[in-house]
Amino acid sequence: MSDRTIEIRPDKNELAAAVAEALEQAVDAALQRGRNAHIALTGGSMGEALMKAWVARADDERDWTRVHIWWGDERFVPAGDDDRNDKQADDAGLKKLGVPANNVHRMPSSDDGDAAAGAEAYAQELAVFTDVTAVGLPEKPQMPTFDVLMLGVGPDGHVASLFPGHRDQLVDRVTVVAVQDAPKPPPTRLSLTFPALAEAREVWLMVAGEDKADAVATAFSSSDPVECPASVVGGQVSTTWWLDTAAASKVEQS
Ligand SMILES: O=C1O[C@H](COP(=O)(O)O)[C@@H](O)[C@H](O)[C@H]1O
Repeated sequence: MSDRTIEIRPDKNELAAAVAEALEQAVDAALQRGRNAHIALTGGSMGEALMKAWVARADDERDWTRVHIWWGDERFVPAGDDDRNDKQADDAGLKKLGVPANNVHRMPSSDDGDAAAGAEAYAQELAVFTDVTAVGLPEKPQMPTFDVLMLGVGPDGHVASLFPGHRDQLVDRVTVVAVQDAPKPPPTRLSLTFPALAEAREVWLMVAGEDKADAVATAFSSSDPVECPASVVGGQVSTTWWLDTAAASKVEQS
């Protein structure tokens, strides 16, 4: 895992605007490397704020057909339910970006079967886009390497739908799990696993609000996925904690 970088902005809106600008640059850099860009979105408050800020910047300057959108987790409820992370992204303007619908890889819904089947189906979709550089390396998850994986962090330190205390989520060789009994509603969710979250060049954790300050401080002092899932995620090239001033208030700056 790469070293941690911290970026602080005064408030949530300025934070989202800064992340959106960086995201635009990261997408363009991936396309300039001659590859498709694979971007993983978060849900929750920062997911919505980021999408609004990204859409506000969007232009036709890039080939959106080479951009793929994924999610780190999803609430396992019917398609179109207001609780779904993809619905929140849609409402924030996702479709205005110009990414073709076939490149928007939504996690299955509860209309499609049970959660275990949904997790398997998303794992298969990820596998179709396996990074060719990983072929033949059985220890590497069968999935694309995300150019940017964005994660929100809950007040309890959860990322995606990997919650503290859920030892059953500590799995190898699986990229997607069905999560039952999530402490935050809805209780049933789909989530990328820790090995899948590690398949990212850049991981960006985005946190705003005073109610998250303890979680951020714990993430910086812990390295225990059961105590604080946010403490163990990071990118292969870079790990950036995007914080507003309130969320950063309990971080000891060196
Ligand atoms: O339920 C979820 O919560 C986390 C954090 O959301 P926030 O509203 O506290 O910022 C989010 O990252 C995750 O995608 C979502 O499903």
